[in-house]
Amino acid sequence: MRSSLLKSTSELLRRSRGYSSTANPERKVAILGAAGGIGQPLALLMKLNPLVSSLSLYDIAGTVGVAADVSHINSPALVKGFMGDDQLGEALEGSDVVIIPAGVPRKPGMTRDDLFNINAGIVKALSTAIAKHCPNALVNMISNPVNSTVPIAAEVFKKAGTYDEKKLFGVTTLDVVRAKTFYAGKAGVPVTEVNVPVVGGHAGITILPLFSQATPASNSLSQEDIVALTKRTQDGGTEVVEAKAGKGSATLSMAYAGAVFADACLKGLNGVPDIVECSFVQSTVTELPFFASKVRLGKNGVEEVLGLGELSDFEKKGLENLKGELKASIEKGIKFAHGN
Ligand SMILES: NC(=O)C1=CN([C@@H]2O[C@H](COP(=O)(O)OP(=O)(O)OC[C@H]3O[C@@H](n4cnc5c(N)ncnc54)[C@H](O)[C@@H]3O)[C@@H](O)[C@H]2O)C=CC1
Ligand SMILES: O=C([O-])CC(=O)C(=O)O
Repeated sequence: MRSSLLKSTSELLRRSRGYSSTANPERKVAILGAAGGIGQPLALLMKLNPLVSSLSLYDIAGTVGVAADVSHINSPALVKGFMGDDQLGEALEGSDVVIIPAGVPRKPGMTRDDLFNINAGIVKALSTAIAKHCPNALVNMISNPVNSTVPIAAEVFKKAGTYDEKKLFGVTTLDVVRAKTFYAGKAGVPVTEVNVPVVGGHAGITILPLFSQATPASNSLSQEDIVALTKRTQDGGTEVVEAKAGKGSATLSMAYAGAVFADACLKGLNGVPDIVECSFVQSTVTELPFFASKVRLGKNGVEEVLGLGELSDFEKKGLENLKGELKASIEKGIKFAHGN
């Protein structure tokens, strides 16, 4: 009696959080770049996600070992490893969500745009395969520079006739994760209760945290504090790159952020209401064709791109300042997709 009560209570709790062992459809998630610094912990976190029934781990090398390792965890997702061009189609076939952390990371002194020459080609090739093998999947783009790689994927999908703007996402969740952590630390509020929208793009000044909308609101922060929090959020990636001193960029916090965003996509697909995350998507929020803002997720991907809400004067200035760089990065991606 007691154990069945406990069981139904825990099922209720799972359902209220959007998980259910009975009601959820089968979902396949593919990770491209799964043997990398982000890919491996992300594979672990997705293996732990009860909404995933099939987990496909693809990379140009190393996935046999990663898949064998992760597959021993006693959670429902069936894990398979795939390696090399020949196996990419099978890795993607039937995917509901494709997460892409494939490509090179930064070293100290580099900008994300310095990764363009290598990563643009990787993203273009992987997007071409997605258009062919799983054109209906939601695509979560992690590979940098996100401000350019998302437009590249969009152009590839348009050319293939498969583009659906509701299904392509630049993953900017790590900016939100950082903004929440830094804000909670400075404002002295419980980090688990904090919410901060981060809009714009995913590089330097294009990352614009809206601390004026942070909850719980704090009266203790000065304008200098807000300026410093904004700068720390914008430079969060560089902080990690410098601390790792040549050994790459954020991997563990990024895997966490990627898992949070993919989980939100899966919940949306499964019809869980009110799933809202920030993401870099096709947008009419500003005059730029792609822009990160809050997005409501649903059964077809983006259900609604939400507006910016009220901005402080400091944020208004930040918004105007970021547009030039973001526009150039978007155009660079579009040009690359057409030129090669
Ligand atoms: N959106 C964001 O917030 C963040 C993005 N990143 C970006 O994520 C990317 C990956 O970073 P890490 O995992 O640290 O790098 P990593 O070098 O540790 O791993 C990248 C993996 O991609 C694989 N790969 C290369 N070409 C591939 C291809 N054609 N198909 C499939 N896999 C391929 C490599 O074999 C490697 O295993 C970088 O571009 C980095 O800048 C990193 C942190 C945060
Ligand atoms: O900074 C980098 O190169 C990786 C990244 O995008 C981040 O950590 O936000």
